[in-house]
Amino acid sequence: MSNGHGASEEENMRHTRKSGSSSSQDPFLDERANASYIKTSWERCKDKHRISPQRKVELHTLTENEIREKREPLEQLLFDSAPILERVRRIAKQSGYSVLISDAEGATVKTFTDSDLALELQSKGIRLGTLWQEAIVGTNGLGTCLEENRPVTVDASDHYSKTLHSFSCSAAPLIGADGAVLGALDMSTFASGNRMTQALALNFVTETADEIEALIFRKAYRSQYVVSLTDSFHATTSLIAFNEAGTIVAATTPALLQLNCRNRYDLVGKNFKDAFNISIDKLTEASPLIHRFLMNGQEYQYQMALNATPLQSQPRQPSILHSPSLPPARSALNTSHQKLFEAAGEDPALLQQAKRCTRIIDKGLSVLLQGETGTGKEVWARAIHDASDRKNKPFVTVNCAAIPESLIESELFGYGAGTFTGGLKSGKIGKIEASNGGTLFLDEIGDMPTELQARLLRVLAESEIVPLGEVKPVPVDINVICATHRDLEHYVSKGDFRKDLYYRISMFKVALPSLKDRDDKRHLVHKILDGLKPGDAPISLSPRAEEALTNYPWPGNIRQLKNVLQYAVCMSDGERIQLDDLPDEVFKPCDADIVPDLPEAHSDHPGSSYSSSERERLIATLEQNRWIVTRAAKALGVSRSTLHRKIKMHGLLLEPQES
Ligand SMILES: Nc1ncnc2c1ncn2[C@@H]1O[C@H](COP(=O)(O)OP(=O)(O)OP(=O)(O)O)[C@@H](O)[C@H]1O
Repeated sequence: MSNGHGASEEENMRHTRKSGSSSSQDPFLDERANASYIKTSWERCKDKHRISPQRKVELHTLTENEIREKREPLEQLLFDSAPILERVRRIAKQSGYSVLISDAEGATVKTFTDSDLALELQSKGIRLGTLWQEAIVGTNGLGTCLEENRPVTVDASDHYSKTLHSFSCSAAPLIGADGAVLGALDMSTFASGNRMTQALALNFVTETADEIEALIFRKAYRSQYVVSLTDSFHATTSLIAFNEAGTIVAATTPALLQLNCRNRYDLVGKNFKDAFNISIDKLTEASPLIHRFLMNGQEYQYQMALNATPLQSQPRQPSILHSPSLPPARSALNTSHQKLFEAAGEDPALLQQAKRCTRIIDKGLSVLLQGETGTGKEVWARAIHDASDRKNKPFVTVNCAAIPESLIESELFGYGAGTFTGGLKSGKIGKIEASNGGTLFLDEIGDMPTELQARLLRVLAESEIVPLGEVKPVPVDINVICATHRDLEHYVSKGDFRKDLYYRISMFKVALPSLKDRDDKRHLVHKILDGLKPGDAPISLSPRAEEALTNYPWPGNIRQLKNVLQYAVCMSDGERIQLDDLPDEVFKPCDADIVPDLPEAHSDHPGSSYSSSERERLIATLEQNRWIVTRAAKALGVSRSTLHRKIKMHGLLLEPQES
């Protein structure tokens, strides 16, 4: 699996988080033993990034929009791990640290700067929006952690550039349920000369990152069997998931390290019984149990505990079960198609579309996903990618509506060194090149400026790009999936979208229905609700609340349903959601709702009375949410790009935001 930095899975796993079985259990000694990464990083800075240690580092800070854009993929992780992060925040405050969370490319997307030193650290660059890529600033906590894909401490003169010698930073990668690096967690302070303190910070960020990984893992695999391996040192972050057929589908980093696996596939894909020499029945009968087993010639003894029966989705409706037009049962399907069928839920028409979709995967046909905002277009795009031969290569999203028109070109094509004043000195790789070998998901393709449509068409036809300011073409091998909420054929007939590009991107079309038109609303409600309470007993719904949820028209579709359920879980007593735990728009559905996708005629005429009531609602919601678009979009049940579009349409100016 790629970590987005070109390191292979094997290389990644070799960089152990802790020192595995050879660990001294002494954070200070372990940290020193691993410090060879500083040497490797310095060599990279000199030979690969060609940075001089004497050069004064210029920290690049992202704009508000760029920060929002980069934080989006981490929103779910931040939401799920909020209680853990709150603890980190408290400890950092007491001990004089700033906490930074970056995306996988080293952009700081979230900070906790409550300690006494925080303001001073902030003024020196330890703040929201700073880019910590090693290629830009040299050896540093976040950048080197991501480059090496392991926890690191970079203290004082460990930093490559003298400009950063006053800092001491410890960072650990944040790993998703499928093993992909999602970002990194860092604790930084002023260097004090006390390496022991920093070794403790390293231990703390590592254990926290493990805890977050385990939380995400349990949630992602809650419908599978999950076994935890426990010994006196490792609590419950060492997890292994396997499916009903007994095939191991995933494992957390601590589990892989504990078992000295060189890479994920030393375990994933194997049969659980064969790998651990224990039958699932035995484990089910006596869980937990102390089990001794041999793996790769080494003997281990761990306490193994199996989760309670995996959470099953709601039983199927008998009428659906017996429908002769349905595709075969999911268990009989290729497991790589599982996510696609999960996205289709239990809606017969969608299941048919999913089945047709499986036939075109890896056949070189472009896919166009059409549907209103929040209907799951990105979920489908990811599911198609995951079902393809490209699944271990990057999946890169570009939201053509969320990027200012003037930046789309450089975002897509990248630019060479020194092309722009204010651009990165080393140049920037574009999203097309970043998705090489994998999938490029062009969301809101209908918003792509016409001049760029011609360039995109050329890329698709010639499979090469020329970054801005460069002359040499770069070959690319990408699968493009496009999505839109617009009627693109209508746009083509009006001359607003190129006909040739339309045919090139829409060889296979998937129409995603609005939530109100889906036949499996009840199933979706329960499925999403189950996903909101990882590890805990599932929360139930009172019949009246369930009825209100299934009868509501859901203008913001599945996204709105998910937000409403998140709200209701918080409002409930933790066991059962009652009718009055639902937000007003569902509880009292007569309230005027924002309509996420206005008919085109209205969008072009913001002065109509319909639009003016929408404008008022927009302003009120934005005000309530301190003009933080992500929060306002959540409250309205629309995507950020839809909200940005509407803000633009109604001529509302955005004020600066804080994280
Ligand atoms: N089948 C599904 N089951 C559970 N959750 C889903 C499903 N489909 C979508 N979601 C959730 O709904 C939300 C919106 O999904 P997604 O971003 O894919 O929609 P979209 O159509 O791409 O929206 P937009 O056009 O606004 O970008 C996400 O939080 C996603 O996880």
